[in-house]
Amino acid sequence: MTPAIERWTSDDPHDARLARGATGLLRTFNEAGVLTAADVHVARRTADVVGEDDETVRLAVALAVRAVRQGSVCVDLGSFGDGGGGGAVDAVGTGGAGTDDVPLPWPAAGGWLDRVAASPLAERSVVRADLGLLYLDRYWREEQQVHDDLVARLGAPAPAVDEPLLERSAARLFPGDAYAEQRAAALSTARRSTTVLTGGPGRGKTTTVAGLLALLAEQAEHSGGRRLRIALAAPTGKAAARLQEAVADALGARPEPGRPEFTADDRRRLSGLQAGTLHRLLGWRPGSSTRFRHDRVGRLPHDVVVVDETSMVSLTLMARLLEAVRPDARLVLVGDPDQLASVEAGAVLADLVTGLGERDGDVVAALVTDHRSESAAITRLAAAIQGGDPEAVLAVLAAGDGVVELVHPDDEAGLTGLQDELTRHALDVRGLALAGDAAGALAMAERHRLLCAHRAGPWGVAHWNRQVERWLGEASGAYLGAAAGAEWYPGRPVLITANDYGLGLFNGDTGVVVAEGERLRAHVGGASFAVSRLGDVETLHAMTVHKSQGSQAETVTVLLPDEAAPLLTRELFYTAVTRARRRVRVVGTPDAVRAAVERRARRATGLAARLRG
Ligand SMILES: Nc1ncnc2c1ncn2[C@@H]1O[C@H](COP(=O)(O)OP(=O)(O)OP(=O)(O)O)[C@@H](O)[C@H]1O
Repeated sequence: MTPAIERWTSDDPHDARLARGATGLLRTFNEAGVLTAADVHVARRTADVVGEDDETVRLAVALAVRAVRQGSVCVDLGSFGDGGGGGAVDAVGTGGAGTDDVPLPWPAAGGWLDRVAASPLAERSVVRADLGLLYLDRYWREEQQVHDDLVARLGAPAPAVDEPLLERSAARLFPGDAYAEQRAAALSTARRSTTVLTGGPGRGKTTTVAGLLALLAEQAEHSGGRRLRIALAAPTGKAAARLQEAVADALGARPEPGRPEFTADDRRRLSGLQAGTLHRLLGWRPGSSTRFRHDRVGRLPHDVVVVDETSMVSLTLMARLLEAVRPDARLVLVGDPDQLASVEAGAVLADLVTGLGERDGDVVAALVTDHRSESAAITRLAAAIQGGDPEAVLAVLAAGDGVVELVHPDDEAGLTGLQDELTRHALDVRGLALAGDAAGALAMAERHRLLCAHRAGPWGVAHWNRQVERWLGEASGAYLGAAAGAEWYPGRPVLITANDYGLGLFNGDTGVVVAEGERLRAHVGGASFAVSRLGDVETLHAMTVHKSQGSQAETVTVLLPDEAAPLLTRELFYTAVTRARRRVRVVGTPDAVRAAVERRARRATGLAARLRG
């Protein structure tokens, strides 16, 4: 059975995705909404340069470009077509059409990749055929490099540790049975140079990292060496701030029987620990988003590099990180492999867990015990989503214990309840912002998060931002929001959408606009700015699930789109639900829930297979 292929649809003959002047198969697949103009353009240009006129080869290159655009690293040509019989096409584009099966003239799968491999495009290394997959050269090289660097790290001698001291301190920092799982993970991590530490929310990852760092800092001091140089990093500023706070909380927690005991010496050794973004750690270079100051030649000075939220790290960023970490430094990659993968191409964390896990099980330390009992229903919901059983998910949602609930989009009372809660929340943020209480407004803004799968459409971020602004405006007797000609207003929650190294702001940072006398200032990431200085910023009454990665809120409302939406996947649903600490409201039909649980966000990559060896 041929899997349906996602395509865009449009009634507009001037749609920018239509490639002017395309011919042959490229034209057919462009007009069918499988390829965009950009895919066609790259394929045509590269093929023209080397004089490749085999249409099936051109189509293969365009599909490789398309694959990267959609988050894959490569494309499996064998997955298309039906041995040449033509494949079904699933129409799901902006035109909002439903499912429509259109046969397409797919080249016969047998021999297609071989033809590409024998073409001048492969000879000139524009594309690579490897592992039965087709890559654009850059991604093949990055995947190969990530594999080589990881394998080299695994083959290097284990770092020296003082075992008796390690065991003694581990018993202090991870006491008794309650911390046995984390103790084992920390000990294993301390004894190796590379570890992937996995676990869902509340599984004690940060607690493990804090204890591990204390263990390693103590080892460094006792071996007579200098102070341990530690890098704590995350893909977004928000996630980095959360990591830093959580580690600081763990280190500073009041001693209690049965709890980790951090001594004054531990705190001294780890004093001044700061977390930052991965981009900042690697050293941003003006004019390049894929090359950094630290690389294979100018390695990072750190002895230990801990990366949190690794699921958000793309293949390119992982390649840059691995080449920058000293071969003898410890690398600890922390994350939840069940979450959505990076926005850019790759599914690195999931690949590492499968690939490295099969190669050497000890590399992956999995934390599975849930330590947040107050949100057990959220844990049950997340587990049911992971388990892939839609009826189990619906049963958890129906149990109605006040922690998780499902609101049908036709349930007027339910939607009125949602409107009331969103309005009250926005009013609370605004009240604090009007009073000049920045810390209060920021904390309040974090209490509820409205998450959407899409940016556009009736269940998208843009619509719901306008909606909440309208409700807030009505409730507060003011015209608020860009639609009402008042883009900036006290209580406007904001999301930074691009890195601004000058201002020290990062894509994904969140904040709120606060009144200071007559003026408005945006408080973001511990600093405040005149609102006129912020360029790339969006309103944050609602946000996409993708953007919410690396952050959490007390209550989360997830708006599920129509079941046909291809973005609606198990990974998206799981990520959305696990943003909540205390309460989750899912707005959607039971069919949307079923579709979300059953559809996987599959990405084509060869990394897991490469690592398996
Ligand atoms: N072994 C344990 N026994 C009891 N409580 C624990 C244990 N480990 C962690 N906790 C507590 O559980 C909560 C979650 O732990 P932690 O923050 O380390 O998890 P996490 O995996 O980093 O979670 P998240 O990714 O959601 O932030 C914290 O309040 C922590 O103090």
